[in-house]
Amino acid sequence: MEYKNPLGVDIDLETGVIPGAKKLVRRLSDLKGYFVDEKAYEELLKENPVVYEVYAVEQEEKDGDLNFATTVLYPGKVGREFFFTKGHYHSKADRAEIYYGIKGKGGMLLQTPEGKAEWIEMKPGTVVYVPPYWAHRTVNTGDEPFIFLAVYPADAGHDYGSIAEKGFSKLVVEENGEVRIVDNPKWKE
Ligand SMILES: O=P(O)(O)OC[C@H]1O[C@H](O)[C@H](O)[C@@H](O)[C@@H]1O
Ligand SMILES: [Fe+2]
Repeated sequence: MEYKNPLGVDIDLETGVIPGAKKLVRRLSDLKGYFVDEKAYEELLKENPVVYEVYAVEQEEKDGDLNFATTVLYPGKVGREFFFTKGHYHSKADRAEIYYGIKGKGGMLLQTPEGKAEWIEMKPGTVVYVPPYWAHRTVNTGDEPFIFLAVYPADAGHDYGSIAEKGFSKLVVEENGEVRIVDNPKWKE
């Protein structure tokens, strides 16, 4: 039997960086079609800011193993909508996931394939359990980077298709200085 080596790494709790992890950068241009306000999107695209970065430590896609990743989600808005991650179902849809808030303020939007949505606020120390079959997207509702850790089965995979096409049934927006969860006018079942 060949055994893998155990691993301990220290997350930088200020920056979210995991030493030695694979870094992924998503700019606004990678999120075309995701925000409802297309005019505001085109306007901000001139700057094309980084929306989030992911530091991932991933294993081969085998059942039983685990991946983990931090995400640094920057503050910002497109129109009234707060910056968010793309959001996905798992390719193996019955795979669950755990998130843990490290820094900043935000939340997670979750949704079943039928479009039933839930919003869970997150701050440092919040644990979110993402059950099997739920799509999940994180949102930064604050004015500093929102940083969190995620732990997920190595064979879960990312299924972006339906969210990229239809989005979530709810939007997370700012209204009169407050965070509001509102119906997505472009949502189609
Ligand atoms: O893949 P996105 O929906 O853009 O979310 C960004 C990332 O967030 C977390 O770190 C998850 O653990 C990753 O699996 C995911 O890739
Ligand atoms: Fe996931």
